[in-house]
Amino acid sequence: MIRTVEFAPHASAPVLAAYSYCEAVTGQQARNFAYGIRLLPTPKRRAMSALYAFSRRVDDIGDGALADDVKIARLEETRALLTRVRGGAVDEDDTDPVAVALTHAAEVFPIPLDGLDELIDGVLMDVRGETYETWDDLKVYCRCVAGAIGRLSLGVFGTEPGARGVERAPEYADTLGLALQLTNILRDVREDAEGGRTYLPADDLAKFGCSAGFAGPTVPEGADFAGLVHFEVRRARALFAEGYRLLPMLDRRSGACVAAMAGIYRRLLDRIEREPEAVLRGRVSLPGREKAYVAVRGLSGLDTRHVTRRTVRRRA
Ligand SMILES: CC(C)=CCC/C(C)=C/CC/C(C)=C/COP(=O)(O)OP(=O)(O)O
Repeated sequence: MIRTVEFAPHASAPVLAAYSYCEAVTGQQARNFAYGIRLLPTPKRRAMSALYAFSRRVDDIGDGALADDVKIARLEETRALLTRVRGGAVDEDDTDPVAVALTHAAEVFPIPLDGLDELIDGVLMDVRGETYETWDDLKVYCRCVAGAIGRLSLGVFGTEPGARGVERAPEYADTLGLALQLTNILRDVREDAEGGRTYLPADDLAKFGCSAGFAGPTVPEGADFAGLVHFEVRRARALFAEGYRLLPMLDRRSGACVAAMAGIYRRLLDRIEREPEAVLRGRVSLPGREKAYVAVRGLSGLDTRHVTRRTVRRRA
C-alpha cells in the first residue's frame, strides 16, 4: 500500500513561501492541469505544484530558444539539482524555491523522484532530435515525459487501503500519462511541425500517405490526414480506458483531480476527432468554463463512473 497523508504537515515560513511560488507557476502556466490540481487538499496540492514547477522548468529548457549544447548543459544542471533534492542536500533557505518545495514534498510523500530523471531523459531525446519509427518507439518517449509524471503524481495521491489490484496502480498511472501525451501530440501537430518536430510514428504516417514534417495545411495531395488522426484517437481512447482503472484505487479528491485532468484532455480528443484538420490550423483548446465544468463533474464522480463501468464491462 502507498502511504496517504491527509493532514497538513508542518511547514516553515521559507517552505510555505517556496510552495506559494510553485503554486503561482502552476496557476499561471498549467492551462489544463491546474483545474485538477486545485481540487486536492492543501498538502497534496502543494506537492503537485512543486512537481509541476520542476517539470515546467525541464520542459521550458527543452522548448526554449537556446542552442542545443546549452540546453543539454542546463538539463544536466537540473539533474544535478534533482540529485541534491533526492539526497536531502537542499535546505529550506536555499535560493531556489522549486528545489525547496520539492524537497519538502518528497519528505512528506513517497514520491519516486527518479521519475524526474526520466523526464529529463525524455526532454534530452527532444533536444537530440530523436524520431520515432513505430508506436513502440514513441511509447518510450511518452513514458519518460508523461508516464513518469503519472507515477510521480501517484506518490502524492497514494492509494486507498484495501483497494483491489493496487499493485498495478503505477502501471495505470503510467498508461494515463501515455493517453494524455498522445492527445497532446495530436493537439500540437502544427506547433511541433513548425519547430521541426514530428512525434507521430513514421510507420503510421506512411500508412495514411502522410510524411514527416508536414506543417500547417500542407498535407501531401491524396494523404488521408483525417484517417491518421482517427487512428491515433482510437489508440488514445484505449489508453484512457486502461488508465482509468486507477480511479477506484484513489481517495475521492485525488480521483477528482485525475478525472479533471483526464476529462479535459478527453474532451480535447473528442474535438480533434470531430474536426481532425483543426490541428493543422493551430492548437485546439477548451473554453475555461468547459474546463471548470469538467472539474466539477470530476469532484462529483460523474465524469468517471460511466468510463470505469464501460471499461469493466468491455473486459468482462
Ligand atoms: C495519474 C496521473 C495524474 C496521470 C497524468 C500524468 C500527467 C499530468 C502527464 C502530463 C503529460 C502532458 C500531456 C504534459 C503536457 O504539458 P503541457 O504543459 O504541454 O500541457 P498543456 O499545454 O495542456 O497545458
